[in-house]
Formats: sequence, structure tokens, C-alpha cells
Amino acid sequence: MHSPLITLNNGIKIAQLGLGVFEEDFDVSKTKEAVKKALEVGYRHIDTAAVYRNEEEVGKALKEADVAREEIFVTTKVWNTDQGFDNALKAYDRSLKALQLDYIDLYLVHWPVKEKRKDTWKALEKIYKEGRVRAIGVSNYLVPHLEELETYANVVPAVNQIEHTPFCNMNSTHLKCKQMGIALESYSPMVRGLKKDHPILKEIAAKHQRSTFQILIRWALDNGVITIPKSSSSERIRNNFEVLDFRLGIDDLKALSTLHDGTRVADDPMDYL
Ligand SMILES: NC(=O)C1=CN([C@@H]2O[C@H](COP(=O)(O)OP(=O)(O)OC[C@H]3O[C@@H](n4cnc5c(N)ncnc54)[C@H](O)[C@@H]3O)[C@@H](O)[C@H]2O)C=CC1
Ligand SMILES: O=CCc1c[nH]c2ccccc12
Repeated sequence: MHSPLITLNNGIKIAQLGLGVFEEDFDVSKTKEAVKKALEVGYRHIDTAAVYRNEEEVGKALKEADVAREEIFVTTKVWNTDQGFDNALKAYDRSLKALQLDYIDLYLVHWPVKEKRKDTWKALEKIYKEGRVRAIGVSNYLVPHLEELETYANVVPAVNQIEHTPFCNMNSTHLKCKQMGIALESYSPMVRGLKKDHPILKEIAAKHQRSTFQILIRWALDNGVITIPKSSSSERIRNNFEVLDFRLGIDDLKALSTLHDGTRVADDPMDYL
């Protein structure tokens, strides 16, 4: 089974459920096998970033896997210290080389670095207009960042990748993205396991005979959001993909909407105003 596809604002399609590959301890020794396993299970969307230091391992996995390049959607991101016009152009070329690819599917501004984000966006627009990347987007952009971007962007971002879970829902950003035609993508969808024993999650999981991890992934999918759960264990990579044969009910979604308590695992993008 393959993930449903979402059509981005420039017509290109992305698998709604992908694999994240960020290792918190930067031990990238498991990345290659994780990506190969994911492709074997049916994933067709891989999310990396220059700062994860594993683009080379992702590239090796893509080469070794028995799946055609054009079937796989690869995202990477320009890191904060590489922002600015010239630096971002160079960072894109470095990522291409590390990934051993001649194009990237989606290139994101990783964080909205003040004083740099406008020039960084202009660099991404240049790469896009030259036809060297299939789509460009942003990450960790909240409503104020998007309102500012509207004043200078000639290309509307295809995607905004943010932390968005029942515990830290970004509903106002989601609404703004919908208004602008930007697809929302949620990172850390399983809150890195921090909420695995939450009683309401456990109750919904028991009802559906699923894990609480699967319920959180399904929550993103049922909200129309692209999502990229991470694991480097073969069994978990498979389990996290086994969410395509059920849906949450209205009562489940209502119960999950009460869980917002502000818990986040990444930095707060409000610190980047
Ligand atoms: N744009 C950005 O600033 C950010 C992007 N990301 C992206 O999102 C991806 C996913 O987010 P993460 O922060 O990695 O968090 P996540 O919510 O996907 O959790 C990953 C962790 O949950 C645990 N886990 C995964 N599957 C499990 C299972 N079936 N059973 C038990 N435990 C399980 C493992 O400890 C794993 O390391 C990243 O790998 C990265 O690609 C993550 C953080 C920030
Ligand atoms: O994108 C993922 C998480 C993240 C946020 N800040 C840093 C810094 C260095 C590596 C990864 C990350």
C-alpha cells in the first residue's frame, strides 16, 4: 500500500506520509538502512536537512534501493547559518552533491532567520525559476512570518513544515496556510514519544486496536496534513506506516482537540520574530 498523495500549489504531488530521518544524537549510522527499509515498506517521501548531517546516507540509500528516483519525494532544508542569498545558493549545491541527486523535490528554509529570511527566499525562488528544484517552501513560519513573506515573495511557498500535534496545535497557522494555498506539514508528529501514555490517547488507541503513535500519525492525516514520523527501527518504520487502513471518528477528533497543552519538542518559532 502507498500513502495518499497531496497536490501542492504548483501541481506536483507529495506522499502525505513520509519518513523523517533526524537523529537527535547525530548518530547517522542507521540512516541508510532506515531509508532502504522505508522504501521497501512503501514510503515514497523522505525528509532530511543539511543540519541533520545525514544527506550522504540518504543519498546512498536512494542509490541502493530498488525504487526509481522519480517515484521518491526528497525534501531537504537550508540551515540557519547558511542563509542569505549567495550562501543559500551554495548550500543547495552542497545538498545536491551530498544526496548524489541532480534535483531535490522540495527545498525548505529551515527556520525564519531574521535579517536573512528574505534574501534566502529570493535564492530559493531563483533555484526554482531555473527549474533546478521541483518545489520550494518554508519551515517554522507562523502567521507573522507568512504575512511578512507575502510582502516580498514572487513564488508562494508550496509547503510550511511546522510542529503541529494535538498537544501543540497550530490551528491559526494552518488557517493562514490554507488561505495562501500552502500545504501544512507536521514534524515531530509523535511528540518524540513524550505523550505515549496519555490516557485519552490510550483510550482511542485501544478502541482502534492501534498504538498511541499510530493515533497521532492518523490525527495528522485526518486533518489533511502531510507528516513525517521518524524511526530508524525496521519494526517501527513498518508500524508507523500501518495507518492507511483506518480513520479516526468525529468523537476521536473531538477528544484529541482537548489535548492542547503547549507541549513542543522543538524551539518556539515565536523566538524568530
Ligand atoms: N523542520 C524542523 O524544524 C524539524 C523537522 N523535523 C523532521 O520531522 C521528523 C520527525 O520528527 P522527530 O522530531 O524525529 O519526532 P517524532 O515525533 O517523529 O518521534 C520520533 C521518535 O519517536 C520514537 N518512535 C518512533 N516510532 C515509534 C514507535 N512506533 N513506537 C515507539 N516509539 C517510536 C523514537 O524514539 C523516535 O526517535 C524528523 O526526523 C525531521 O525529519 C523534526 C524536528 C524539527
Ligand atoms: O529540524 C530538526 C530539529 C532541529 C532544530 N534545531 C536543530 C539544530 C541542529 C540539528 C537539528 C535541529
